[in-house]
Amino acid sequence: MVYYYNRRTKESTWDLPEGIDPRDIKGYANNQDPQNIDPLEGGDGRIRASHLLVKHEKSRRPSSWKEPNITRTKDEALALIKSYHSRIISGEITLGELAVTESDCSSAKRNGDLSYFGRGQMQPSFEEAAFKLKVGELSEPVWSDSGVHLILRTD
Ligand SMILES: N=C(N)NCCC[C@H](NC(=O)[C@@H]1CCC/C1=C/[C@H](COP(=O)(O)O)NC=O)C(N)=O
Repeated sequence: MVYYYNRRTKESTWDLPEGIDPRDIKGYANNQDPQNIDPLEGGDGRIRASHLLVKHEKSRRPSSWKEPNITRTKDEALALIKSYHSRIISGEITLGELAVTESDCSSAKRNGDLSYFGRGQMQPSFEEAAFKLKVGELSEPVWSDSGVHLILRTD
């Protein structure tokens, strides 16, 4: 039997909470053994976000799946990320779609998804910006030692 605990409301139940699609519950989707199904994710101070990262020559690791040796300047990286920001807010394309081809992070292959993370996991500037976002909100350009990011909070 599977037991559901909603960390956000602190409710527990044997029945699948109203309106929850079992496929959205971690572990359920790949038919893991029931007792291994994690309770509903999130709600315990963690958030989920996707990002699009553009690195530059002074990035902590100026290399990516896209480009083994990244030489663009910080200004060029910012210009690129601003053009991406405009295209996303105009509705032309989503961050996830753009990340697949343009993000210098390995999460590009997951549409930029970083999955759930809590405080203390990401670089401080990234964490601060991400935790300020409402669900569904897109950040302005955010600098970290990795480069410059656009962040979309997804949960
Ligand atoms: N918990 C999850 N999902 N993975 C561990 C993340 C570790 C964390 N990473 C970051 O803070 C950068 C900025 C936001 C995303 C991120 C991704 C970096 C960017 O690329 P890099 O500068 O490393 O080459 N690639 C992976 O780590 C850190 N404390 O360094």
